[in-house]
Amino acid sequence: MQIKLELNSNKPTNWDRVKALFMDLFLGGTDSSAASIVWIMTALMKAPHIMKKVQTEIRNAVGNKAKVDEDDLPTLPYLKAVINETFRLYTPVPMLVPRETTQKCVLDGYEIQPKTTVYVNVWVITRDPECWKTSPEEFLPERFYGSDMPVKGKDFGLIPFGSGRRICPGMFMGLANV
Ligand code: HEM
Repeated sequence: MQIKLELNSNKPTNWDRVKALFMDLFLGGTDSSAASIVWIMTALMKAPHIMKKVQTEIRNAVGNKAKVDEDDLPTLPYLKAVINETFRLYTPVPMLVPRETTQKCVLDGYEIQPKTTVYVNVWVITRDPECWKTSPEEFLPERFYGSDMPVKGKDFGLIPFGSGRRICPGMFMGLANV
């Protein structure tokens, strides 16, 4: 680990940096996945008819097997729609990681000076009626059923893992966990 860090950086590595990295991974990797799962269960408990649909889909796909394997996931499009809809309505990291501008820029008519801290309010974006035309405040997994809208930072309407150079490095692990 230390060798890898030193090779990739011109700064000398020390234990503080290694500890900070592990803390980053630990905090980033536990709370966000846990929060996503809690919100999925909360949304399903509030909508028993949707819970029933997911249970039926899983039961039909996996039969009497005791647990769902990763290989079963492609056969569970409704479950995927439920996960995406939860990422939309109850986005786990609502303000992303703050950014600092490196140069002056104009955004939607607003002039932003260099070295300004900028927050991306994902919570508002994912409830914006201009982007989400059908009842944006409602939990409706059907809006994602059969849709190939990506959650991986390519469509700015839905960015539960952020986007760009600072996108969540644990995205695939997070998706697999959830
Ligand atoms: C469902 C699960 C997860 C969600 C929703 C999530 C979401 C996010 C978001 C929104 C960011 C900020 C990205 C940005 O500002 O553009 C982030 C950053 C980060 N995530 Fe995740 N994450 C998840 C799982 C994980 C896992 C499993 C790990 C590691 C094992 C992880 C490690 C990190 C780290 C280290 C950062 C900081 C990256 C940086 O500052 O450049 N995340 N995550």
